[in-house]
Amino acid sequence: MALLRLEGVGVRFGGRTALDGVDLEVPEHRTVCVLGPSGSGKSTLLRVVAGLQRADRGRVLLAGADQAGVPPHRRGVGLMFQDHQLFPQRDVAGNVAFGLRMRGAGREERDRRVGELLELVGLPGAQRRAVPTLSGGEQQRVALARALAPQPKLLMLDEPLGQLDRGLRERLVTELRGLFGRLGTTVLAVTHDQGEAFALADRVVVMRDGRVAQSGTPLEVWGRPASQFVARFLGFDNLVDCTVSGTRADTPWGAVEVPAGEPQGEGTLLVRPSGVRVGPEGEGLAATVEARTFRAGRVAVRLRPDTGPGLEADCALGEVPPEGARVGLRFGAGETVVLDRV
Ligand SMILES: Nc1ncnc2c1ncn2[C@@H]1O[C@H](COP(=O)(O)OP(=O)(O)OP(=O)(O)O)[C@@H](O)[C@H]1O
Repeated sequence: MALLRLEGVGVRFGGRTALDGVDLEVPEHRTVCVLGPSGSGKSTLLRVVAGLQRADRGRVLLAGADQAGVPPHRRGVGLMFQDHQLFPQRDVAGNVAFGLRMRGAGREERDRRVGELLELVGLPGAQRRAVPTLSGGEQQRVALARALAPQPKLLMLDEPLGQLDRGLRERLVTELRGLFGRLGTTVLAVTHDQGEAFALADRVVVMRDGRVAQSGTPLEVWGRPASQFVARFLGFDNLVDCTVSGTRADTPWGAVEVPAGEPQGEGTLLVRPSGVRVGPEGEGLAATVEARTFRAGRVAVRLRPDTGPGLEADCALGEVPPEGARVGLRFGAGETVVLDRV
């Protein structure tokens, strides 16, 4: 069953539309990540669900119950903001126990829960530590323990790992996914970081200008972005206008083979970097190597073809041509997708 359901939710600020008829579902025990560029309406969405922002139209249902008129503290949702907003004058235990205290839990119950939660987030015994002595990652864990303490039906995370460096974020994302799985937590998270969303989520929702541009499992969205906008937002750059007939796409790069069953007629062709084969000059599309970016065992090679827009190839370390080299490009049909031209 959907624990959270949004039906046609719209929010306007003066003349500006922040949310424009958003439909969304978060099934129980699942993690849904909302992804989108700055200003696409992600934070407004969370605020509407939390009851901090009124919807001008549409409905928000939690466990089937319409939340119109239900104040934030009666919705049973927990919210963790990107700047984690810990109380600096309270110690770790005081922070984690905050929601329990508000609920009127007794001292013994609070102490027990705080101990359990700190254990859970990997900070056992940290009860008496002062907030200013914690690292960014530790503060994030305390904020998470605090949000989990009152056992919210729905946990909402706004850019949960936004402030942390990449290495720590990647570790924490994996930990969070494991933790939510073990606890059976239902999570709605927003982020502008694709990697984070795809690592954390069972389903992702890509937003554009207050609307849902695409939703699906990470594999579905990554495998077949719904539009050029979604593809670019996910970091795909090898995109070009095309006209498809059968398994042939005519493009400014020349004719490219596409899998059978792709949409026909005018569209946008996406070629994954792993599908761009770099060979000797004279074989395929002539191009010059512009730049190379080394990424742990693989190399992203930026290419400037003689015709059509620039593109990127993913090469193994041993196969990387030097900068300035003249090469020939071929495209692997299995790595091409035809998208809508929007
Ligand atoms: N209180 C407000 N008053 C007026 N306009 C607002 C208000 N809050 C948000 N907006 C506008 O609504 C739109 C959506 O904003 P929102 O903060 O939800 O986007 P976002 O996707 O969370 O962006 P970011 O990633 O930068 O946090 C933006 O155009 C923003 O300027």
